[in-house]
Amino acid sequence: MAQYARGSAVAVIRLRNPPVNALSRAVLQALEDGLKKADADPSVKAVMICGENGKFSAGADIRGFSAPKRLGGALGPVVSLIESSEKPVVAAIEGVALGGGLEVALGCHYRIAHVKARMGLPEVTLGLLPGAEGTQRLPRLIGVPAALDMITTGKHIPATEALKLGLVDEIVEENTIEAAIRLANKVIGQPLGPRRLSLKPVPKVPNMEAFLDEALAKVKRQARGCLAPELCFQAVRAATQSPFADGVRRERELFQVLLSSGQAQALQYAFFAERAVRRWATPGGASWSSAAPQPVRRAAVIGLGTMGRGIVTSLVKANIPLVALEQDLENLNKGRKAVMFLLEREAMKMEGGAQVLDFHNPARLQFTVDFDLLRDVDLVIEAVFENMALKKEIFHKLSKICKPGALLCTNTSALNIDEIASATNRPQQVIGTHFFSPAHVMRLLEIIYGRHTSPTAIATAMQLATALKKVGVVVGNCFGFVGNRMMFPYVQQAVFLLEEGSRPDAVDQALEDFGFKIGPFRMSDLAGLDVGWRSRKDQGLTGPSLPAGTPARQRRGQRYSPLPDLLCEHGRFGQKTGKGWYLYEKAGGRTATPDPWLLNFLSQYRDTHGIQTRFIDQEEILERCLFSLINEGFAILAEGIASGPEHLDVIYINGYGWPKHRGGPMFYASTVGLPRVLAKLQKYSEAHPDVPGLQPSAFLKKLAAVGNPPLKEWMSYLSQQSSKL
Ligand SMILES: CC/C=C/CC(=O)SCCNC(=O)CCNC(=O)[C@H](O)C(C)(C)COP(=O)(O)OP(=O)(O)OC[C@H]1O[C@@H](n2cnc3c(N)ncnc32)[C@H](O)[C@@H]1OP(=O)(O)O
Repeated sequence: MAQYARGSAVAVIRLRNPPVNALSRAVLQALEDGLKKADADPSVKAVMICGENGKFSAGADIRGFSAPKRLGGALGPVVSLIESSEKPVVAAIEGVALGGGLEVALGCHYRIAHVKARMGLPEVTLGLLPGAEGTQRLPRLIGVPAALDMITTGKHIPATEALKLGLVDEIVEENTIEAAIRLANKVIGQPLGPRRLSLKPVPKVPNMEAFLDEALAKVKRQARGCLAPELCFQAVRAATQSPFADGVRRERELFQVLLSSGQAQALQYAFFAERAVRRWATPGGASWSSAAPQPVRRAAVIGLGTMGRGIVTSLVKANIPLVALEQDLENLNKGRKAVMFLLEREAMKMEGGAQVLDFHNPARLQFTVDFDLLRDVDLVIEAVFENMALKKEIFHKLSKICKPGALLCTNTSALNIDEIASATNRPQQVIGTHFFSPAHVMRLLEIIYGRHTSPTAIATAMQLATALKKVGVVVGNCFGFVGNRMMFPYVQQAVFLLEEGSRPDAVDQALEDFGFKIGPFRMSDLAGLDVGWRSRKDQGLTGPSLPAGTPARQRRGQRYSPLPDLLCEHGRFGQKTGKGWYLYEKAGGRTATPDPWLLNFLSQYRDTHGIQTRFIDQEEILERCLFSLINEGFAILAEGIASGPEHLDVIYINGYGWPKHRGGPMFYASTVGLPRVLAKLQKYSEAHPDVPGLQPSAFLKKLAAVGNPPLKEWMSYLSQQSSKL
């Protein structure tokens, strides 16, 4: 838990709680005991605190937050105990010092860090604030602007930056522990008053109030409904206004508010969900624990459109040598120019810049139109546009050219992986890798296994996700997979709401107030309405292949809205054409304003189809859009397309702008209560019986009937008979 050892004059306390030395109650107790022992031993002249296995500490044990008061209460007094020690205490920071871990270090009189260590107060990302006096000590040490930045964003900073900020006294490249013991010996007998942060004044900022007002406005803008950043701000502001003890009291009050908020629970759930999805499994019995990935020494990307360019950039950033292929020289040159632009921009953001990325070296990034250069790559990512015939043609070619072990990935958002795999002689090595745009920025990688995909292929794709610093989520093969399949009923409801009387800006506003980064109509304008139009034409839902006499608002016996098709027929593709659901200042413009033309068009449309316009309130907008999406999630779980609700939530948080502080759609459903979700769906489906997306899924009904069990128990109610596993 925490090992106490006395060498010469310096006692060593080593935090020990693998894998990250989280500060559980037992660790804190042992730390306190060690400090008291050192204090009582006259031969001890100084103390050094470090962590086992090259990590200082990742902070409070998040799993212990279910017994919150006791854990929160315990850490602050231990930090005070460290600071009030009459013997100098030195923190030796290796690996990470995060959250409560950094607060322990702030209680120490000196901090020395390894050059590769990272530090931060990421509590805000868990819906909390640094509740062990960190909001009061950090501004005293590094000043209000830097402390506010760290505390309200939760970012981790490297040791080099920590040194510049004055967060650590020294950084070392070799043995941190030895250097810390040397420092401890050196400072024995020196006055400790100036080293006690609680006694220091908060450094002044010219015009502090104006600075704080501006900072608060920024925090609010970025928080979008998340409480923690603003309460973090308030705690730091208290440090600028009150003596240390009063600031600590304020910090504790605010901490309790956050701790009991549903948002903290949602964010902590999201933290563990992201880790849980790494332990993937398929209904066929393949799993992370038995499948070994194969190495990817060289890769290839086919297609340098928007997606391909982002994927190439991602691979270069991950230091994976690759070949980028286009169908002809004109497209190759266009793609190369765009990739180089992205890479230059990425390099500017990185320490070491272009030298680190090394993208001018043809041995690491080669552009070609020659398929033969793909002979010896270990992995290919095809990223051409969504057309089954084209994809099959490419995969057929790949299976003839690529070496036998090469993994063949298709970047598709909806197409059938099995059908693509059928064009090859190695369906076990074909897998879907659904990137999200922009592919070098978005964290999600949906990984889709087909009927024949091997466990090795899945493990390799998951390893690729990690190498690209993405969150890989393994799912089964169905139209739209998990993310887009859940998105269809959501978008469908949004359009139906327009038919019935709402406006694009009202629907977007309701969902953005809920916390989405962007509402469905703004999103559709951004992505381009023509993308969905093409897909609907391919599905025979609109366009020349639609049988004559098909009712305008019905397809295959179900309600259908032709509104998006009609907009496309008017050349309104969204931002790229300067008009879509909104009007933009110019083609390619980004400022959306409600368009009188569209409102008039909607009103004519309703008249034509005899639809009575009615006022639709925010509650109905939210319930119809969100509950239909959640309903599809239950159907997906029942079909075994995803192995747990966490998978759906991680996908939605990382790929679809779902507000993280609401934990993901399935977690949100659990907080609303499944009987309520069910009752609302029943109500809306009675009003709209021709909309299957509103008819409650059997699995949702079952969970509501068995008494609304907690989310972690849901999958145990899925009997073998009712699933397709
Ligand atoms: C008054 C009290 C106030 C307290 C405030 C706090 O201290 S709150 C906690 C603040 N700390 C954090 O937010 C850090 C969270 N952890 C991380 O960011 C990362 O885990 C890491 C430390 C950067 C390490 O990342 P890496 O990718 O190397 O490993 P994993 O993320 O997979 O973590 C390994 C396992 O450790 C578990 N874990 C990590 N941190 C904690 C923690 N603070 N408490 C409990 N458990 C933690 C993590 O869940 C992994 O476990 P698995 O079982 O393998 O999933």
